[in-house]
Amino acid sequence: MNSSSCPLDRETLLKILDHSYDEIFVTDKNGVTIYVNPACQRNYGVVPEGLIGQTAGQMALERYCFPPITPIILQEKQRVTLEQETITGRRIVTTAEPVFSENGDLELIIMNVRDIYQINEVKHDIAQTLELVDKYKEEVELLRRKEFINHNLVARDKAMLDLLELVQRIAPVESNVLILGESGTGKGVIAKHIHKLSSRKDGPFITINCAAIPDQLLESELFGYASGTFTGADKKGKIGLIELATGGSLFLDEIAEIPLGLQAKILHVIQEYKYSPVGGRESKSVDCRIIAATNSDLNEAVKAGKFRADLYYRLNVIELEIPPLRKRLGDILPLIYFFLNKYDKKYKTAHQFTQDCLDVLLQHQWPGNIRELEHLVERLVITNPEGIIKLMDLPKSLRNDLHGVDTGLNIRDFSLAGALQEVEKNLVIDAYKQYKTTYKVAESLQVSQSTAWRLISKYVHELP
Ligand SMILES: Nc1ncnc2c1ncn2[C@@H]1O[C@H](COP(=O)(O)OP(=O)(O)OP(=O)(O)O)[C@@H](O)[C@H]1O
Repeated sequence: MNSSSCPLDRETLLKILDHSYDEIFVTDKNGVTIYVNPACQRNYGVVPEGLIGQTAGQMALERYCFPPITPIILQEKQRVTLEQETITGRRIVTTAEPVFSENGDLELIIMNVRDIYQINEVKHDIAQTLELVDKYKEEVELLRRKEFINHNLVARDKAMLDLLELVQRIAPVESNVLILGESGTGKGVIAKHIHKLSSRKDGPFITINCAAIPDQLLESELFGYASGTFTGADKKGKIGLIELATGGSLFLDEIAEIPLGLQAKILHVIQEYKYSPVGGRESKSVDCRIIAATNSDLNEAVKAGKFRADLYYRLNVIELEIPPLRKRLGDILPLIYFFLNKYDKKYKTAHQFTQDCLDVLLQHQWPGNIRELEHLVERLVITNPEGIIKLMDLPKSLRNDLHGVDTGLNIRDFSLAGALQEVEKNLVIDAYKQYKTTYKVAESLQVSQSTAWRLISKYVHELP
């Protein structure tokens, strides 16, 4: 902005200069002081009027400040910064800027003067800020170690955050934990998280999927066997997973699948902290925390005589129930992007979702929970070379989520409820046609986004 377009009048400009904390010192082309603001008093112990009209030479002689800067700039005709000492014993840093007329003649020299003490203070402040930043970094690091900042665990929904808070409280306690939840909700992830937050975090985390191992083998896998126990087996015997987990945690996944006979032995382990390898006489001590998980209803299994009640009560000293994904809608979007980033990184690709595609993913029921979501995103990343994942790229079953939900509405239904539903349907269809995304539909109808998904899946039979 040049002076002719400056909206400030002379009085305001002077006010700004006069109240500037830093000293502003202006000389003409001959080094004669034409303006200095009141800040000069701090530096030279004189009021501005005492300096106006003085030449650089006079000021140098009176050692107002030393070494003098004006002679340098008169000669160099370019910006100079110099450290000086003033008559009042202050150390200052002066930057002198020459101002030239249109035809290149020196017109003015404008000097900005700042107290070194203050600069040091600023340095100190910066140092303190940096210290704070370091401290903050440490705290974040601590949080990362202590709390839910875990690179493999995404949680934003309140239901999940509440659960993680509970996990944080129970993790350091040695008691056994039973994790419940539908398949693919992340029971294994939570078990590992508990281990990492516990005092056993530096020990091993051993997982055994009790459903995946035939009953006859399960016992020897868990407890190991003594030498010479089985023909054809390793002559030296075999270490069991319980022993491998020494100093760490043993995660018994799908615990409901353990046969009744073995349940008694596991109960013994939990009660006595002792066991004997298969075919062996010696008794070994147990030094691991047991974390168990199941997607079955153990209460029902107990009632049906398939699971020992005493083992159930021993295992569920602390019971954690992981909600299914459809009950933690706030986690869906972060998980979609978590897996998109994960697989884009793995396959060295870069993908985006269209909004309508995201809308369908957001309102899907996810019966296979996070595992289903993860597999779908990986598949979409692999099968879409273009980089844009569109609605049509989704499996038909998912796209159908938006179709054909029978509303049960009879158009000839003239009851109040029927009429209200008809109005609701028209509003939702119109809003969806206009805005296409649940977010905007929610905004236009002034309902929550989850209500918008529900209404869209209820009324929108035909995709545009
Ligand atoms: N909160 C989460 N954040 C990121 N990834 C997750 C989360 N929860 C689960 N996953 C991922 O989802 C998949 C299934 O998780 P996991 O195996 O822990 O589920 P599960 O409940 O133990 O399943 P199952 O009952 O079949 O044993 C894994 O690949 C896991 O890494």
